[in-house]
Amino acid sequence: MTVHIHPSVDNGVKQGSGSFAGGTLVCKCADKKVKVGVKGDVAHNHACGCTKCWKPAGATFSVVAVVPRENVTVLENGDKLKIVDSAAVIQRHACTGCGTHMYGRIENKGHPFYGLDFIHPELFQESGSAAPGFAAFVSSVIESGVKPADMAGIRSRLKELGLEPYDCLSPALMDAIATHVAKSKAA
Ligand SMILES: N[C@@H](CCC(=O)N[C@@H](CS)C(=O)NCC(=O)O)C(=O)O
Ligand SMILES: [Zn+2]
Ligand SMILES: [Zn+2]
Repeated sequence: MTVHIHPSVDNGVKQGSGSFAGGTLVCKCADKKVKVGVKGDVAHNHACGCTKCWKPAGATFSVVAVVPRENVTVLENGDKLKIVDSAAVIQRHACTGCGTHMYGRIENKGHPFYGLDFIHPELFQESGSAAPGFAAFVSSVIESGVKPADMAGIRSRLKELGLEPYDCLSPALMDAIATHVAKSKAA
C-alpha cells in the first residue's frame, strides 16, 4: 500500500534553510488571491491529523506551524477571509473562494499558545522555511475516514520520514502546556 501523508513530505522531508526570513502565504484562487505576509521563520512545524486543520486535496495530514501573531499581516484580498468556527480555540481564517486556511489565531489570552498564529508553510511562495519535525493527532485521521487497519502503515511511514507520531502533541509541547497550567494554578 502506498501511504500518502501530505504532498510536501511524501517524497521526503525537505529541511529548511535555517535562515528563512519570512515570506508570503498565497491562497489557491485563480484570481484575487488572498496574500498574508509572515515575518521570520516558522516554529514547531508538524503534521497534524486532526479534522480541523486544513489539508490540501488528497492529503491525510495537514502540515502546520506557528509564528508570533504580530508577525502576521493580511496583505491582499483580506475581504475574502472568513472565520471557519468562531467557537474553536484556534480561529481559522479561510479564503471563501478556495477554502484554504490562511492563518489560525487564538484570541483567549489565558490559552497556553496565546500569541502564536497557526499557518501552513506549504502556502509560502518562497522556499526554505523550517521543516516539519513530528506528527500530532495521528489517531484522529480515523475521524476523517482512514481505516483503523491502515494506522500501522501510516505510523510506520511517518517514522520513516522522521516525523515521530504522537496521538496528541509532542512531549515538548505537552510539557509546555502543563507548565502553563501549573503556573496559572499557582498564581
Ligand atoms: N480528534 C479531534 C482533535 C481536534 C483537536 O483537538 N485538534 C487540536 C490540534 S489542531 C487542537 O488544538 N485544536 C484546537 C482547535 O481546533 O481550535 C479532531 O480530529 O477533530
Ligand atoms: Zn482563495
Ligand atoms: Zn490540527
